[in-house]
Amino acid sequence: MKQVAVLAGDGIGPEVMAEAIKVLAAAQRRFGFTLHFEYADVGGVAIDRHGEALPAATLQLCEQSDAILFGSVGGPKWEGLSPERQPERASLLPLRKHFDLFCNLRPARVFPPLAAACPLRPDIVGDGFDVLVVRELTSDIYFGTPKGREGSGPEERGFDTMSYTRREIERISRMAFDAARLRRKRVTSVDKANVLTTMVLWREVVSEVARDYPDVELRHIYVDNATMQLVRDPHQFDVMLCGNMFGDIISDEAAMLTGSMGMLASASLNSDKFGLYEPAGGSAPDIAGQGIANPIAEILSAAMMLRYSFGLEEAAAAIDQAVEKTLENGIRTGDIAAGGRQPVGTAAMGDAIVGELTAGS
Ligand SMILES: NC(=O)C1=CN([C@@H]2O[C@H](COP(=O)(O)OP(=O)(O)OC[C@H]3O[C@@H](n4cnc5c(N)ncnc54)[C@H](O)[C@@H]3O)[C@@H](O)[C@H]2O)C=CC1
Ligand SMILES: CC(C)CC(=O)C(=O)O
Ligand SMILES: [Mg+2]
Repeated sequence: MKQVAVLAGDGIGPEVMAEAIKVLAAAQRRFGFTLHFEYADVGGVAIDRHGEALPAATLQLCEQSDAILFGSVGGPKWEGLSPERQPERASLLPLRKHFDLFCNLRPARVFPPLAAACPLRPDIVGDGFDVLVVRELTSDIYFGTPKGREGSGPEERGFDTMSYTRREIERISRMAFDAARLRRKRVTSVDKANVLTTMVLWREVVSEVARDYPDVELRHIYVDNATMQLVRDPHQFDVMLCGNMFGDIISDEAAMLTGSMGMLASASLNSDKFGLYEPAGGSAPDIAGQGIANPIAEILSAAMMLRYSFGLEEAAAAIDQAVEKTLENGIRTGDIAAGGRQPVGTAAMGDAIVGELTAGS
């Protein structure tokens, strides 16, 4: 039996996690597999209860599990702590590093029934688009050293280091090219090689890797242009290969193009296909505790877990379809609501998806 470490975290994390667990329970009944869920504290809630954002017991549970299903961490309550103790930096980033989860897949697909929720003009959206952001997740300026603050007064300085090794660029590039082979065979590598030396190396290594994939078209684009092109014509992109920081930014933009931050799922994988699965968005303090968050990103993340960690493609695809069918039926949380119909809450959206999943059996 496979074990899943369930780390719901802060803000809307526990609210959307409850719906993902409901959907996984329904998938188990329909497809006859069994997962064992073990819960642990992470993030701000772990600081409150145990004095640290990633307690040893939580890390140990993750090590003993076959996958991690993650909610979100952080929020105003912990913003006053010193940076190295804050939930995001003291739990999520160390988890990514500890398990070497270098490959972050963020699929941004406009579900046809949600085309109207996309903030772009209908003539730009057309019949929808489908972009896969492949983001490097364990290096770059988020992890590079030295990092810190020094001095005082007007000359006080804060500094971070952007750095990539050839090996790090090569392995994420291969993931992007492999993914493109299963899609429309186009990789756009996002960099800033006109200014940053790190990104000159990035461009060089990506081009070298591309020689092993003659069937995949490679294009290089500067990150500022990429953010603009994504809203001008998202159809031009298939796989967007990004470093950690540019991928963080581009994937929020891509998420919103699909209708809401609450729609974008993600998988963070290492080379053994061990994975952490989480929504691309954060703890949404502005709506937390109200029962109105969109649980779809967490539910689609759970589907990615079935697909990538457990090889349960049929169950994963059934969850994707149940989400699509629910949206076709006009059921919407407030973030994706279109005029007229009353939006539903988090739990009602989860129930509707469970209903579709069960009806499909
Ligand atoms: N992976 C993680 O745990 C992440 C944590 N964070 C943390 O979360 C906190 C809030 O960060 P923000 O910059 O405000 O980003 P955020 O992604 O939490 O929220 C941005 C906007 O998107 C909306 N939103 C996000 N998820 C939603 C959902 N499921 N349904 C409906 N609306 C949704 C929020 O209401 C808000 O208006 C911060 O402490 C931040 O550091 C931010 C990003 C990722
Ligand atoms: C702690 C942050 C790097 C989280 C985030 O914004 C993300 O993973 O998208
Ligand atoms: Mg982000």
